[in-house]
Amino acid sequence: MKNKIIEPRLTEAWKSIPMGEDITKAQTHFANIQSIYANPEGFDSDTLMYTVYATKDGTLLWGQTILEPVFVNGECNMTRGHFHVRKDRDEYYWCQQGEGLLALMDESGTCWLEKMRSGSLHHISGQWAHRCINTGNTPLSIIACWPADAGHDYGRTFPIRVYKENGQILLKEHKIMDGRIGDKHIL
Ligand SMILES: O=P(O)(O)OC[C@H]1O[C@](O)(CO)[C@@H](O)[C@@H]1O
Repeated sequence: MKNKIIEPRLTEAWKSIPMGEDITKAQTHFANIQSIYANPEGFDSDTLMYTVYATKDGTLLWGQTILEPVFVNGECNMTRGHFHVRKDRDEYYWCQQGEGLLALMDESGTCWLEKMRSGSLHHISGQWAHRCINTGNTPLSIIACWPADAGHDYGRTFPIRVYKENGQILLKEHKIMDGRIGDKHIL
């Protein structure tokens, strides 16, 4: 190896998908994720929602998530969203292509949204839950880098829903009222 120059594993990382034996590929179809949507009625359970490619070795992982431009009865396609089990494990997102929103939520349940567009970089504190939402009409592709031991905690629900109606983004507050889930229009 000494004094030997080798090729990087990806030469056009800004536009290509990671491939190879040490890359995992996981596809999420609507059937796997329908419970996160306000109104899953009548939506085709075989629809591909998102694909995650990720490295699996080492202490720092690298991955790419591609969310399809899909709307579930008006609600924008989104990842399941999670906290890290280890709160001292931060993460970086870089939006490679498309447009969307990064939903962030702190421990108190306060939620806010950061705009994502081609080239935007997002630092995610290890204390914030994170979810990607595709608000565009093209695939939303996000590169992520996170510590392998961060862990995924899916135990909490985000309080904001994102819809697209007549080309306009609408936010709705998502609340449990009298034991039933209700949506209140907030923007
Ligand atoms: O598991 P979820 O919440 O659907 O999110 C998938 C996301 O998680 C990660 O695997 C790591 O945080 C991201 O690469 C990807 O966007």
